[in-house]
Amino acid sequence: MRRERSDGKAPPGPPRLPIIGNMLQLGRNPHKSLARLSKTYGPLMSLKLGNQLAAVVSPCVREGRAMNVGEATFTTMTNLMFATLFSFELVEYASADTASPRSEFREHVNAITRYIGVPNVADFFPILAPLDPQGIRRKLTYHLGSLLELVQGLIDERLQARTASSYRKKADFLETLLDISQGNEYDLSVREIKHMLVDLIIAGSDTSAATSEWAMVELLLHPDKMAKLKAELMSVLGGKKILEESDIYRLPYLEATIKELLRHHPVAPLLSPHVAEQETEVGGYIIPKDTKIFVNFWAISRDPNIWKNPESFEPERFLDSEIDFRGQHYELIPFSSGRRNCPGMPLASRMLPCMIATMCHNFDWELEKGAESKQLQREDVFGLALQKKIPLRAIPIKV
Ligand code: HEM
Repeated sequence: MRRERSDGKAPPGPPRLPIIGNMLQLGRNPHKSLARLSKTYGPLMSLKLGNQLAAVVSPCVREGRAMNVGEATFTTMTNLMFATLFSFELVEYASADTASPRSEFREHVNAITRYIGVPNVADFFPILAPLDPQGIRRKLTYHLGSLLELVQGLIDERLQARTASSYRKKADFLETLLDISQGNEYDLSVREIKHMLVDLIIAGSDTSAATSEWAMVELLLHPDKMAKLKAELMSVLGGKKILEESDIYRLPYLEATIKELLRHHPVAPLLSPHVAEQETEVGGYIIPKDTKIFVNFWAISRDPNIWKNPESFEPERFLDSEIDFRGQHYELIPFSSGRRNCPGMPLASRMLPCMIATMCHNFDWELEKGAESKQLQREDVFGLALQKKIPLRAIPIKV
């Protein structure tokens, strides 16, 4: 399906539809940049993430109040992303009141993932596109525009700072990208950097946060599985509060729980749309050139021909199984597969165990009285990333 280029360079990945891949504008493979990010900062990030999340949970423990789990994991993940990309945390950028840039920021990210995922009639009847019948383009322009503006401001500040003779280089992603941009090796513009950073922020924060929230829902719905996980964490971590990267490989039940979460609550149920570059045949079906292709991972993950009891949450199904989520086993492709799969997978596969372990190993959890049945409902809101419809609010208790 893919043509080789005459210059001997690897061809770009399959074409991506607009907006979903701001990275498209880079015209180069984002995997390398993210792999570098992951390799350099991965171990440090796991530790930092665990400590941060514990710090967000602790005031709720002291005050005996419920915590919005999705909000807490989102804040933690976003802080970490900002620290890695820009050397500061979003909380430092925002005040604590509800009308702060922090809550606005979450609103923008949530809206973007929601509206990108909404089926757009204009995609099926292009003649309607100029009318924008559902207002999707208008809303996306506003929310995406706000994030792009925020990031442009941060880039401008850094570019200005870099001109000072006393400037000391920062050890973050933006600095690396600006170095690349101002060097001779690659052609990388500031505009491309801006889009790349916004892509990372959108794709990185909501996805892992939503999966961690679903983790707590399922574990609270299945106290026996929560108990198994806690026992495993205690036997491996003991008195150590935060999981380190090297611990992950000694926690098979945690790993199985994460695989089952990614199967049972796929963050991106239709992955992301692709386009056939040329006519091709798949499984006896002809796919005409330029066809928009959606892979229904939701259906795959619930196919009774593949999974026994697909509707039930059973991490045990992965305990003696070779199946992994890295794109080689097509029955479990939450990060997609192939050369344009999720470049954040190495990062997410470190962050998820860390967040879930921090919440389960250090705290017991109780639901707010009277709201138990609502809180644990599995209803979700359709979008690019599936969000829990009724946010989970639970009271953490120090163990
Ligand atoms: C539970 C966690 C996550 C899941 C399930 C997930 C899943 C996905 C999926 C399904 C795609 C579309 C791939 C395709 O079909 O083309 C994607 C794209 C992407 N993801 Fe993730 N992701 C997660 C976390 C992350 C994180 C933590 C980052 C960054 C730090 C990230 C960055 C990206 C980027 C930049 C793209 C677009 C790549 C491109 O345009 O080629 N993701 N992700």
